[in-house]
Amino acid sequence: MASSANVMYILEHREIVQAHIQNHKLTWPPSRPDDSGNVAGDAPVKVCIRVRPLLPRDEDAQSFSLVEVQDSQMIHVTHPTIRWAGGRIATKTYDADIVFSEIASSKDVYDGMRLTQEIAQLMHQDGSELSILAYGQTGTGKTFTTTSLEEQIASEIFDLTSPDCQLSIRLSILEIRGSASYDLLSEPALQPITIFAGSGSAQFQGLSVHEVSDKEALLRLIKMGRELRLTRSTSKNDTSSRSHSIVSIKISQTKEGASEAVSYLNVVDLAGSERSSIVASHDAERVKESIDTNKSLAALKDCIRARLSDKPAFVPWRGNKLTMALKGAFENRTKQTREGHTSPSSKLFIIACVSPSVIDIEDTLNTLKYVTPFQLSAASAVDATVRQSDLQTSDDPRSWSHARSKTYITRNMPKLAALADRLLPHPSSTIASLFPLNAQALELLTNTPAPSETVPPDPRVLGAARPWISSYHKKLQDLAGKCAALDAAAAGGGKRAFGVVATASAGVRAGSMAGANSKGGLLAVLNGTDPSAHETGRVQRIFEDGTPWKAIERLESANR
Ligand SMILES: Nc1ncnc2c1ncn2[C@@H]1O[C@H](COP(=O)(O)OP(=O)(O)OP(=O)(O)O)[C@@H](O)[C@H]1O
Repeated sequence: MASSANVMYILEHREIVQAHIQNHKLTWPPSRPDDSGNVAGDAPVKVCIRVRPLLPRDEDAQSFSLVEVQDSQMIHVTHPTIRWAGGRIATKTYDADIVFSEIASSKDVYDGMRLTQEIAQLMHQDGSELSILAYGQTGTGKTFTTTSLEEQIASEIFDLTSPDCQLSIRLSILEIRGSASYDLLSEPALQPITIFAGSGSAQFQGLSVHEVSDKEALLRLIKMGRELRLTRSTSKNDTSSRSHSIVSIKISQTKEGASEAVSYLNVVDLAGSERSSIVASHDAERVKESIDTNKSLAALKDCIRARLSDKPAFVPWRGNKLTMALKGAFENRTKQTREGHTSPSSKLFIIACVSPSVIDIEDTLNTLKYVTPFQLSAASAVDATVRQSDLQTSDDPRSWSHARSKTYITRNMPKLAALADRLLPHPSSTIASLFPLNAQALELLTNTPAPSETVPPDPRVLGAARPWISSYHKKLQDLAGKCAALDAAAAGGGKRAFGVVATASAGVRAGSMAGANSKGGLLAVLNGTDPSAHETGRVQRIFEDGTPWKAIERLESANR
């Protein structure tokens, strides 16, 4: 459980925060049509987010929810930030292939991921592998989720084979705890396993494999492995699972007169990720385990990234036991389907389990930061499709998507159109990050009262932020110097153009520009290589005497 000055601050300002959340809802972009069918597409990695409900322990701590699920692919997370003006509340929006809210049942999750179809397809493709990984902070529902998925898989896998096929199911369950690995189905229990990298594949010395002939036997063994893992955690006085558990099912299907199709299905309950500040409070054994766990999660991230590469990429699976055990999940080969089109030989679902509670907010943001870069499909989908509603300009620009911001710049800011790609290089960059839009700007634009977002500075928060603020000061000074030099160069050449001052080359994060704006009227985007694309002094003057958004409008009309 995270407990920091930021969290205390949010808890103490509950009414303001909840009012912010309600106001933020008014600025949500239009929901997309229910696109959950896309989750069955052929992207090799799919990102799902599951929000667990608030638990009695959250209520006991007077905590409340900071997470709003807008639709099946969008989630908004409100969190505290530090700004020049003191403590501030902000909301981040994340896209995912599929988002499950706190009221989604286990069946909703199974159906939403279209696992029946995925498994049926898997069984027919020789050499293919499907892996489902639950990732997240401790206590967010990873075991809750994987348990129900395993049970649903066990209940239907025997029914998914064609009547003219002979089916063989073999099961093994491996536990990786720190640097050690154990067999959760061995007799006697918990035999240590040696995992090592052979030539081109991982070897599991000592891991028992169990052939099962019906769903009851499969369910019984899965339950046995889970209970053993749980008992071990409880006997060590843990409230959380400190290990990765990997349930592996090898499926062989033989059709009379045809060759055998062998495929693999893994359900992985990853150990809870822990922040280093929390790890430090454990005993030595636990610290070592947590370090190993965090290393394995970092190695997993590297392998998934490599899997996402368009070109054949080196996958560093040998680096860690977890990635060795999941080697097949990172294979980048394609298979010909029976219908004649190609499909990836391995698919991976990562389910980010998150808590909506204020006290877990830092971990929730960390979890989303870990998984969302894997979600290439949605980012490109948002980029590629500019919806009709994106062309309207009447609602809150702070909520505009990357695509909409880019369209707006291209269509309405002729002098900046050619720079649109450079100004907004990343799916997370939007017009709001370029031009910080504060509450008054919103009020002017939408004619609605400004939500009160800024709360008084809290000395505890500001104290913690002091080193960050000084380094930010320094960066702004460098930036201002650079802008002045560019301005002088452009004036000397007699060439003055519409321009704004930027952050990318100075390394200041675009999101921090709200501070730049309130500090000196120094705003915007530096096109570091093109001295004609700026007019710093003029921009500065305009910004000093108006809100950012009004200033942008004036700049636009001045430059038409
Ligand atoms: N979607 C949900 N609906 C209802 N209760 C849930 C849900 N998700 C989690 N819980 C409850 O939250 C608690 C923690 O869940 P769980 O043990 O699955 O977390 P975990 O992420 O596996 O934690 P750890 O990493 O510590 O093992 C449990 O009491 C569980 O019943």
